Amino acid sequence: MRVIGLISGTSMDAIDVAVAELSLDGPTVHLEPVEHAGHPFPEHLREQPNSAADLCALDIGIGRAFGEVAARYRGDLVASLGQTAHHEVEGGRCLGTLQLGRPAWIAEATGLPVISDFRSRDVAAGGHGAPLASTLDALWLADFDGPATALNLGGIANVTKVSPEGVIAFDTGPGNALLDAAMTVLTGGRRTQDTDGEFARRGRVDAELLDRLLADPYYALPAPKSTGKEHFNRAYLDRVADGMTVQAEDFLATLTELTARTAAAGCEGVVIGSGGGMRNPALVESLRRHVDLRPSDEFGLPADGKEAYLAALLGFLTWHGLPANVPSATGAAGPRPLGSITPGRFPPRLPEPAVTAVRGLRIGRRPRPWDGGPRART
Ligand SMILES: Nc1ncnc2c1ncn2[C@@H]1O[C@H](COP(=O)(O)OP(=O)(O)OP(=O)(O)O)[C@@H](O)[C@H]1O
Ligand SMILES: CC(=O)N[C@H]1[C@@H]2OC[C@@H](O2)[C@@H](O)[C@@H]1O[C@H](C)C(=O)O
Repeated sequence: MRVIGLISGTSMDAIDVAVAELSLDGPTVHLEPVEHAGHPFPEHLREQPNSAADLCALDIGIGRAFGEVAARYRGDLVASLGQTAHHEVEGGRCLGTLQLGRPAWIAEATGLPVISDFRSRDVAAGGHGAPLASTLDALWLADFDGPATALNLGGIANVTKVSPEGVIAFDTGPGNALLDAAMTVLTGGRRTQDTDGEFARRGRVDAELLDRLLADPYYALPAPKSTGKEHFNRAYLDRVADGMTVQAEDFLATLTELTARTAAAGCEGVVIGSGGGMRNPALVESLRRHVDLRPSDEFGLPADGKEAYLAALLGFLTWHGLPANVPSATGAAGPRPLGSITPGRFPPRLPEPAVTAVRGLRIGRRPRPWDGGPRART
């Protein structure tokens, strides 16, 4: 079946969409990437809500924007990870998480059934509801030769380590979140990202600032763990750098080193990178000083589209009655089907639940029966 995956990540720079052809073959899921793209995230939806009325408008506005994007593509099902409005973590536990983008508006725009709110069920089962990339990565890297780590450098960076000891996943800390925040402050809002690592490459790491940043207790917490811009934000930078005078370029070089070091500390074996941070050569160079980093494109999944393909995979699993979380990765009490289903134009007709547990993920075009060419007559 063809699934349209949607997400706007913590950077709020785009509504990412991916269309995947997905099928089950016993314990293996086949995922054929069809296309992916990023559509502009409407400016007015970046405001922080201050009241229930604001929150209501934002939820609907994002749902409407997602619906408009999804309606440009053809598929059988929409799976939306939405936009995280708030992720409440206290004492190492996730207490709740709020994903916006009302699915009814997506169903109305597309006529398709929509699966959304994937994180809540995992949180209700005691997990962090993140990183759900662990579901894709655990299946994808199950047969990898040796230990491997999938690293996503979004606003927040997260890893999934797959080795004979099992699957471990967690947010390592900031991906681009602090880099974006620093650029916005240091340029008075004229620039919102250190494009191509231009500032960082001209600067030098400030040892005192780096020490202060590395002293954050989050890095020493055991997995499973998750974080967000509730913690790593502009006010956080103000607090940490309080009383210091650091040149803009040095500030960016230091934050780039922080991001690379803390991400690398969570990695083992070959590191398969994705997310917008892979477009930042300063960050990639810093990471390569610590780990063997390869773009996920080399393994068949585009670095820009991986999270939208993840959404499509999660929707596909739920549609087939399969668990879509990895308990060792999120900390949930057990495997759970994730998400809520909103019917489309027609009454929902779900397939019979799959009976075979899924153990692997193949990326790429699934061989068709006719691929061998016309059968020779004998
Ligand atoms: N050319 C570039 N140079 C530097 N940074 C870049 C470049 N292109 C993208 N980025 C960074 O990547 C970020 C977006 O990455 P991405 O879309 O993976 O994040 P996200 O999906 O919003 O976040 P998350 O994965 O945390 O939800 C931008 O905010 C920016 O900081
Ligand atoms: C609560 C939440 O939205 N978490 C996001 C965020 O952005 C990156 C990182 O932090 C990751 O844990 C997660 O998103 C991706 C898609 C995930 O669940 O894998």
